[in-house]
Amino acid sequence: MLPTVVACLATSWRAGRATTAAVGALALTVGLLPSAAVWLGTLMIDELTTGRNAARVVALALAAAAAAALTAGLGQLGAYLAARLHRAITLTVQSDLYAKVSGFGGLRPFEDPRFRDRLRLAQNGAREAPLSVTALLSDGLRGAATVGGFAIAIGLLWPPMLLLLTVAAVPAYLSHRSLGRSAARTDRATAAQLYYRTLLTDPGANREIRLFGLGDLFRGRLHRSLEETTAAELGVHRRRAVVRALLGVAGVAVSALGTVVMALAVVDGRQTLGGLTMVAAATVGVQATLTALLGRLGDTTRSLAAVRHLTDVLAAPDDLPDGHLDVPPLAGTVEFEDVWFRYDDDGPWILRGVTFTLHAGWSTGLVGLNGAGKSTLVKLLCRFYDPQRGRIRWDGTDLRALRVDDLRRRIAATFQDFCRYELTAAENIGLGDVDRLTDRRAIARAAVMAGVGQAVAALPQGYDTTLVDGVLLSGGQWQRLAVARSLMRTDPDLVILDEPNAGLDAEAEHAVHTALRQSRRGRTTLLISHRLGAIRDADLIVVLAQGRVAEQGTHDGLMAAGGGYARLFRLQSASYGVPVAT
Ligand SMILES: Nc1ncnc2c1ncn2[C@@H]1O[C@H](COP(=O)(O)OP(=O)(O)OP(=O)(O)O)[C@@H](O)[C@H]1O
Repeated sequence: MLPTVVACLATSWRAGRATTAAVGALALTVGLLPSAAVWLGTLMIDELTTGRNAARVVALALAAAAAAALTAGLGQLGAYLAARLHRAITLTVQSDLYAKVSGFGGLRPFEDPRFRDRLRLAQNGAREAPLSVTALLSDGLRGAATVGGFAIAIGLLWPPMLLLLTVAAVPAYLSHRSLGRSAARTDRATAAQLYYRTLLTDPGANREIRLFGLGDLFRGRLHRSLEETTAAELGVHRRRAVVRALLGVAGVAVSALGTVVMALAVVDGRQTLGGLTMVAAATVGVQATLTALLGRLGDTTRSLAAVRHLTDVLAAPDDLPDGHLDVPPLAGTVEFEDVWFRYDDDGPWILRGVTFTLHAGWSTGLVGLNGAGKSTLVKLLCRFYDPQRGRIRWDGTDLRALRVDDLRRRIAATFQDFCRYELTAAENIGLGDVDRLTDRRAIARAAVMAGVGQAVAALPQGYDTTLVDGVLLSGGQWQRLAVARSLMRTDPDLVILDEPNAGLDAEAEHAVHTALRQSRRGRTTLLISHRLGAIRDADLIVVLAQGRVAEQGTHDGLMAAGGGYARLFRLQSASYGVPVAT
């Protein structure tokens, strides 16, 4: 827990040095004022019972009142500054978290279920962090100063009382700490709840939720998970109530013992009445403050545990070490050399020694059955992952040695599972080249090339219409929007199209193909498609089967060879009723 506390305080310091220092200083001052007020009250009682100097009594009463007034005033100032700090920390941790998340070079963290859970919990932690910091800095310091002030007063008058209070506080601390830890053990369930909440409100998911009638199932899982955590939380509350009741009784016994001993000392003349009042008030003050602090310890332990997920994510090493070389324009080849890849160290090999070459200026078609590893190969080409064995060379240089951002700037890609951004139609296209995000002419040109210009213009607010998945645009129109996005890059070295035709009708396919042919003229293209007719014109066709290159050549060469490609092509042509011409 200590490293998390240190991390919280360091974050607070980064979020606002002056505010952090002011909140801490005010907490200490406000924390010491109650003991000062009680001390002044003690002096006043002693003055009333011994000296009876009216001027001194009035001065002490006024000083005690001033201490109380200062407590109220500074307390409010402290609360305001703590609220300011809270907001500053919120901004800092949110920007830290999302800077880290977008700083991951590859996709591995986002596709690993354990890391995804951790990320959800870290998002929770980012919300809890400001509370943890203010609890530590403001309430924790103030409470510690109050206890310290009263402890000094008690120590001066009757030291054994300190021992009694400490003995009573240790079991209280230990039991509250263990209660806080058991409350923090519901992390896994919390991550599941966050997932089901998102799922139940996601437009894409809701189509299937309705169609397959999954609402009750998911709501049931969410409800059961909530019931589980609620039961665990109630258990903690129950045990906390019992512990608090027992501690309350122990506290009363300690304070009664102190009062009796001090009263006897007053009777013997070894103590003043003021001293008795001081010890009684200080004992109550220490106990009340400790009870309040310990009561919050459970919540603080819990929110610190949430913050720990945040600090873990922030400390996670980069999944993909960046290269240091600039990426030159592609002049020769991109070579796959005996590339082996699997997503998990224990999982099956997806690519098993893939070797082939993409030639600059050529269009290469990549075909293969479902699960053959085509999209995986594209992910390696964009360097979302690194192969475990073998290498991919860009004009002879291993991709690992190249600056990853530079490499990706040279690639324009439309992915099979492209993103439907809940942004305007213009932004959905313009995101393909952020430098021209607001360049309406370029956006309109890309939209027209992808054959979606008319559909976008017909939207209620045209290019300014905010799109939602499943609303306003059809699946094929979304797909053309994704193609338009990749066409925003005016001069990419490598164009990758991972099944851009899947959702397109025949007319649209023709329009998109024409546009793509224009845009990819003279450029290096990697086209993945299950419609073999779409890639028959490619300069080279590579057939992937079970993670290996099974065949490669031109359409005519592969048809003449009579292998798997020829068989598949004949099968497709027969089902479309198209005569096979080789
Ligand atoms: N993130 C991932 N984690 C683990 N396994 C994955 C991941 N992505 C893909 N796979 C597995 O890798 C294999 C190849 O998938 P890939 O998407 O590359 O195939 P594909 O040839 O593009 O298939 P399709 O034609 O269906 O698009 C599949 O068995 C798939 O289950």
